[in-house]
Amino acid sequence: MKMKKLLKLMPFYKVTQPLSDITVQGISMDSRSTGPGDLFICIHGVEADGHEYVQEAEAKGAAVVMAEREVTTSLPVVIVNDTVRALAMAASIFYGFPSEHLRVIGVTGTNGKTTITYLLDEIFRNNNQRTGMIGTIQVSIAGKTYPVKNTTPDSLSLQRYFAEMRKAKVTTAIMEVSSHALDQGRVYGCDFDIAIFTNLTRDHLDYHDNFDDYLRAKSLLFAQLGNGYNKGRRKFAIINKDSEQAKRFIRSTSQSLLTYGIHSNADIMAKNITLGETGAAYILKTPKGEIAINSPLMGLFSIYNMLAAAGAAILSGIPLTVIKHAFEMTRGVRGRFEPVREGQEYGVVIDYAHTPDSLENALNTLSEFCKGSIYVVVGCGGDRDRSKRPYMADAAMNRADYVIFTTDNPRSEDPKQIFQDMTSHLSDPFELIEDREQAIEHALKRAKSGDMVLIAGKGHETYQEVNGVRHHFDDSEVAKMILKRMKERPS
Ligand SMILES: CC(=O)N[C@H]1[C@@H](OP(=O)(O)OP(=O)(O)OC[C@H]2O[C@@H](n3ccc(=O)[nH]c3=O)[C@H](O)[C@@H]2O)O[C@H](CO)[C@@H](O)[C@@H]1O[C@H](C)C(=O)N[C@@H](C)C(=O)N[C@H](CCC(=O)O)C(=O)O
Ligand SMILES: Nc1ncnc2c1ncn2[C@@H]1O[C@H](COP(=O)(O)OP(=O)(O)OP(=O)(O)O)[C@@H](O)[C@H]1O
Ligand SMILES: N[C@H](CCC[C@H](N)C(=O)O)C(=O)O
Ligand SMILES: [Mg+2]
Repeated sequence: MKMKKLLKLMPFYKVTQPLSDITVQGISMDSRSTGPGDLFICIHGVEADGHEYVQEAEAKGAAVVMAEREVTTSLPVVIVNDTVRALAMAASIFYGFPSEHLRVIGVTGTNGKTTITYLLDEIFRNNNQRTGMIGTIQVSIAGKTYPVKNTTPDSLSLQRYFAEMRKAKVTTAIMEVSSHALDQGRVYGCDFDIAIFTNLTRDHLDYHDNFDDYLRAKSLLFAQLGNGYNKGRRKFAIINKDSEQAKRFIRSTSQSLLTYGIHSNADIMAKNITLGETGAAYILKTPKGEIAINSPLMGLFSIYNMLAAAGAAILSGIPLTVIKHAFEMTRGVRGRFEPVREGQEYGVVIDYAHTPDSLENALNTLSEFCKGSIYVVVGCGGDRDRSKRPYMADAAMNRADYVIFTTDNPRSEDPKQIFQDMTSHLSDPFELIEDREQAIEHALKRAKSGDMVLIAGKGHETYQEVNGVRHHFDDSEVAKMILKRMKERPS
């Protein structure tokens, strides 16, 4: 693409030398992967500053540089006010505004994003539509999957994924939008059609200055709704009206609104709810009529996720019968309230609860039908929100009968410090077993018929990250192995 064409839509910029007729082969934001003929865009990040890597990019063959200030290079430099916005805009132009040609559904909130995207994927596929999904577990484009580093990718990768979706004849892109992504402009230039808000509770206060800053970042998805180039289509915000923060989110958008809830009077509601050990039954009440749902997904929080997904599906013209089929046939998401059954006499559940609210919800759900005692095995990640640690411990102590604290990706931190942060205020008894496998084994060996064991925090993860090294570790695999061993060699 001609550099001049790329710059056509950039409102303000200046160049250090004439661009003549430069053709850009690609866009790069990382000197390590810059290729010949690339436009290298310097991003001042959280850890590093791309302006310091211009020479490396030049050595790799970059043709032109975009920066926020003058940099030492023999290449022409395009100077803009904000390279983060410019990167998103350039990527969008380079790939032909792919998000305009897709129905894009974005899901934000502290908990439930991954689950809702998977539910939506099942609904759309049941309706014979091709989907693309971007989120915590992976990127999947018409069935082809890619591993991910982030829940929401940087704007350059995002636009590339959208372009690939178009090529694969995908009609709907369903993606998780994290608060980090919103704060770092990773979704600038992305033309969302539907934005969903799940809930907002304590998390990521290592990154955001305070809860209000976290809320402000999340609400950007709604404030930016309709800001894309395609102003023709009607945009919708889908908001959980039962959330304490619902009003703030509703106020942040000028687009059309659809609400959902259980306690508040909302557009989409669940009535006559029955929660049990095998799932949730309820009447789904919508502007398109009512339908009875009998889903294998457990817990009240799962109903909220289904209501949000139903809202987006209805706005996309999908019939209630298709939505019902998806909710009833779903096998759930890996590591989200996933039962482990190896013939043992008690229940074992793997769940990705890694915030105080989700841990509380998961334990509450178990306590609704557990006839015996509840065991929980849980830890807190290192190099992540330190302030949530005592609250995680409280959620475990308040709702479980036996608590075993253990490691969950200590990363560069000393696990002892993490335990100290979690437990220094506690007076009631708990156990502390640093080795996660031993902690799980301890719980599984003690549980009796009628008890429930919740192994929380890692869900689908297949690693334990210690000092920058990821060791293979899979809660589900470990629990199965221990249960099998116990069956073969009962003690
Ligand atoms: C703290 C944080 O959010 N960091 C994210 C951020 O990195 P950063 O700003 O520090 O950027 P950087 O990679 O150090 O460098 C800045 C620039 O210099 C360039 N560079 C750097 C080094 C070099 O040799 N050459 C070079 O050109 C980089 O390519 C980049 O353009 O931008 C990167 C690109 O988008 C992200 O991959 C990275 O996520 C890191 C890996 C991360 O762990 N982030 C977590 C906290 C996160 O974002 N989590 C949320 C989900 C949270 C949730 O569960 O809700 C997510 O969306 O994943
Ligand atoms: N609607 C909800 N409300 C509260 N807790 C929920 C809800 N949905 C799921 N959870 C809990 O949160 C955990 C994570 O769910 P999920 O992966 O869907 O959320 P997420 O928002 O994608 O999380 P992350 O930000 O880590 O990617 C689940 O394992 C469950 O314990
Ligand atoms: N997306 C979350 C995942 C946390 C999962 C938990 N296992 C941990 O490592 O802390 C985060 O990056 O904060
Ligand atoms: Mg997720």
